[in-house]
Amino acid sequence: MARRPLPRILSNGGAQLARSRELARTAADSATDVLQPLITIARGLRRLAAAGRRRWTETPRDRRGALLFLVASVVLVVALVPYGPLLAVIVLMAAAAWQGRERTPAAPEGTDDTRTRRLQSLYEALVPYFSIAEDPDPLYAHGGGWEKAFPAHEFDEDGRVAHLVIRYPAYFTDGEAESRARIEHLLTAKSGRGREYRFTWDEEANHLSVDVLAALPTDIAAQRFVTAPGETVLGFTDPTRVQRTLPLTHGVEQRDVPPVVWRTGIRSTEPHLLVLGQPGTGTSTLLRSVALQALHHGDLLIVDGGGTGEYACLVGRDGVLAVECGLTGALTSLEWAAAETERRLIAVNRARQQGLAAPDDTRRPLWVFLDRPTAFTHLADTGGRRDPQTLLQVPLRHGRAANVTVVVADQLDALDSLTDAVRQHTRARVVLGPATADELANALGAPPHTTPLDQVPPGRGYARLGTGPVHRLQVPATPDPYDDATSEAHRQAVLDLLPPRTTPADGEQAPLPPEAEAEAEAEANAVSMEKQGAPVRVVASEPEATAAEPEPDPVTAEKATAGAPAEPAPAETVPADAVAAETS
Ligand SMILES: Nc1ncnc2c1ncn2[C@@H]1O[C@H](COP(=O)(O)OP(=O)(O)OP(=O)(O)O)[C@@H](O)[C@H]1O
Repeated sequence: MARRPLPRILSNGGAQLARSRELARTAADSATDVLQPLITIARGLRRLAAAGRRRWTETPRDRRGALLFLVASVVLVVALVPYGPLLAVIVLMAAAAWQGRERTPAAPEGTDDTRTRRLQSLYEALVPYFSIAEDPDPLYAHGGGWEKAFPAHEFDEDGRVAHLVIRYPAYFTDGEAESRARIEHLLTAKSGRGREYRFTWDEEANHLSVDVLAALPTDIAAQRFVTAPGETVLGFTDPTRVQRTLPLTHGVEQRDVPPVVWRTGIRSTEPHLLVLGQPGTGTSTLLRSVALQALHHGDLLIVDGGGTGEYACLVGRDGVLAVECGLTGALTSLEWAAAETERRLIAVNRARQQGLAAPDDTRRPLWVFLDRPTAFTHLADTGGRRDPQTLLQVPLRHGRAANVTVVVADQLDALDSLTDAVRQHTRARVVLGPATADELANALGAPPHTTPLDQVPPGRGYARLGTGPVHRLQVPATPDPYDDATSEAHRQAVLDLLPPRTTPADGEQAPLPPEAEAEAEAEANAVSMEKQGAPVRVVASEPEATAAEPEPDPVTAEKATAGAPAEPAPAETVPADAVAAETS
């Protein structure tokens, strides 16, 4: 059977079709190019009209008459001036062209749908909280539109809410902490967990702004901060709440970062600091960071109840009076600190009564660092000895006038085991690591304005100075340089900040070569403490239990005044009488 030829359109029609399609596309492109200004102006007019409508709905009813009158007056003036209508049309077209310009590349349609669905779901979730049955014109109603309730919104690249402004009815109890907390909790859950949100309640305008906060930088290493004497950098925070920035070096790069600066000394309103946190969240690191800054202008006394040797790098350094890990050493040095505070106070008062300036030997700041004091509390209790915390009463109460600053760090759940004096006088507070909103409010005295996270890097937390705002905080990386896990750059940064070693007070030890020095430091358990011409030496020689290890550990306190032979201290009593006598 003869084959019939295919219709022409099917045999060579493919090429023709493709050509026609190409022609049509080119024509459409050209038309779009020619009509582009018109399209832009039309889009701008639409946007202007939408903005006008929004403005009208946002204007309270009682002010709408005035607004209408204003608009009518403008129209009348424009109509009456020569060329007014023509000029008005030109201005309107120019404004529409400006408004209608392409601002961002059009997002794929699917993404828009997802965003709309997210906003609608947020809106629906808020309905039970922001509506009451008696409201005749509810802003929030099931099946209602979110457009009126959310006047502004932005999304991040992942399509999650990055910024949202929420309008709420005036009858919502935004003055009550529980009502706010409920809304904040809901929005955190619905907008995506694992991010930190800041909630700003504008009670006057009945607006709530939700902002996702960027993570704080975790790569800032310990360094010499540009601060005045009496200022200590606790860490770094968001730029929104702090006016000042600090220039920092980060490798070869320089950058300005907003710090949380704590002021100590006579004019300070928060003269003592309490740091709390779960184990491993960086409380000792913060104390080390503060100690390295304090060493520039003052003398340090460190009592470490953790007993993990985290302050070994400071042993024997210029300005470090003692680093104690044992109970006896802690009691001895804290007795001395109390007596020294009294001595300074008496000297300052005497000078004032005589109309003189404070004596020089009361001016150099003295810092007392106490890491995990509650570990000693338990130990002292079982051994029938005094709790070292009780010796902080005088430095805490009178430290400000005597230039004595106390820094205490402990675990978050040990807050109730701290003495009243510690809790009352440490008005500068830091909480590091994960903590619930209640724990934060309890420790800081006020809840943060951001949502706490479950997972945070070490050194991340919140700080509050007195009755000031709660700041997010990231402590600069100040690791123990003897820790093997420390990166070389961070180790070197800390080593560079350490002051030189002091020659031992009694001259018994020959200076070590640099390579042997690091080894000796790690093993050092003897510290010399020389003050006011009466050297006090704390030497390891007699068995004693440390807080961290209840096992007996060889440590005893022995004191030697200049020119007098050293007397071994009785184990049960604290031999501070020599120093105390000096104060009288
Ligand atoms: N600000 C920080 N930046 C970087 N790393 C940090 C920071 N703070 C702490 N770290 C790291 O976290 C770990 C624990 O720190 P640190 O010993 O200071 O915690 P801690 O709260 O004192 O814990 P513990 O009470 O168990 O000793 C260390 O490896 C330390 O280097």
